Amino acid sequence: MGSAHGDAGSAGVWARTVSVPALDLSHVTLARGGRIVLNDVSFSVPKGSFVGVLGANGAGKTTLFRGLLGLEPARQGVLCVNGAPVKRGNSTVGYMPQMRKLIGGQLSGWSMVAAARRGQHWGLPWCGRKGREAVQAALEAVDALDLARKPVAVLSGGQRQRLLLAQTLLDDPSLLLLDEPLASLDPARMRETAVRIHTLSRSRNMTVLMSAHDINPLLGLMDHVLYLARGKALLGKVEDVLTTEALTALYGAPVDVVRAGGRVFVVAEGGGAILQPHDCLGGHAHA
Ligand SMILES: Nc1ncnc2c1ncn2[C@@H]1O[C@H](COP(=O)(O)OP(=O)(O)OP(=O)(O)O)[C@@H](O)[C@H]1O
Repeated sequence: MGSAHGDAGSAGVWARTVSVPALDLSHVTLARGGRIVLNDVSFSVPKGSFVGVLGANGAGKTTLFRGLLGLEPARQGVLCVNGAPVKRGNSTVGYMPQMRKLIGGQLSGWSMVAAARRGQHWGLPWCGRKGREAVQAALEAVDALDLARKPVAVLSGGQRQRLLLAQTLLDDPSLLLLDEPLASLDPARMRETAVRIHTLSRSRNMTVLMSAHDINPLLGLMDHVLYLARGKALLGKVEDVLTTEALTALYGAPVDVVRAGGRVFVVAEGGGAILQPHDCLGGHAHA
């Protein structure tokens, strides 16, 4: 377990991977509001991987995504996407932010997706044939063609999530950063959405980093888990990272990983109650 890259037990992955990694972070320190959030973090993610990003409130999941989007400059170290240093406005990176305000009362699903198309210089994005085809393909990819004509205002949370996901696919990204795409969905929809994203990742060889507060909807889908705590990051296979030993070392305090009924829970020692990963060690809310 563990390597110079903070990678837990993924030697097999390295042996298989001959291409440039989708993500490569080398001794990266990221801060927000003058406070260091990730400190000297290094890890690499092979192309096409489906990665669950876990950590307590304030652990730095959004900060990491912002760093990968070039929105948060590193205080030190280098972040590379597909072999090149990160830059703002990289159309090969799709992003679904965490705070998603619903736009447009009577805007149709089709228009909502179309409005997110990038790189438009002349006129409305959905006027050209290419634009229309891209919107159509994105809606099809998330099984949302039936939502195209409906006003977004009348859609359920899960249906809106599908449209938001379609938006991120418009530019055919090779890397997708999804900040809590399962938030506010019921358990069945959580799993359904996770499976949909996993299928997209596989069919397009698209690397996906998806943050979540409950690992259980992602079980059996993830190639790797990236666990953030105390400014550090641990990347590896689920069975290597989600262990009492690994997380106790990461947190620097006793943590139990409990498996029950096919589910995984992370429990703070002496806490009594079984807690979800995000509530581990007190469930402090910083954001
Ligand atoms: N706009 C901001 N200005 C200053 N500090 C911020 C800002 N946004 C976040 N922070 C701080 O940065 C730290 C990391 O926050 P971040 O949002 O990256 O965590 P997170 O893991 O995504 O949390 P959550 O699970 O609650 O979404 C926290 O301490 C938070 O208070």
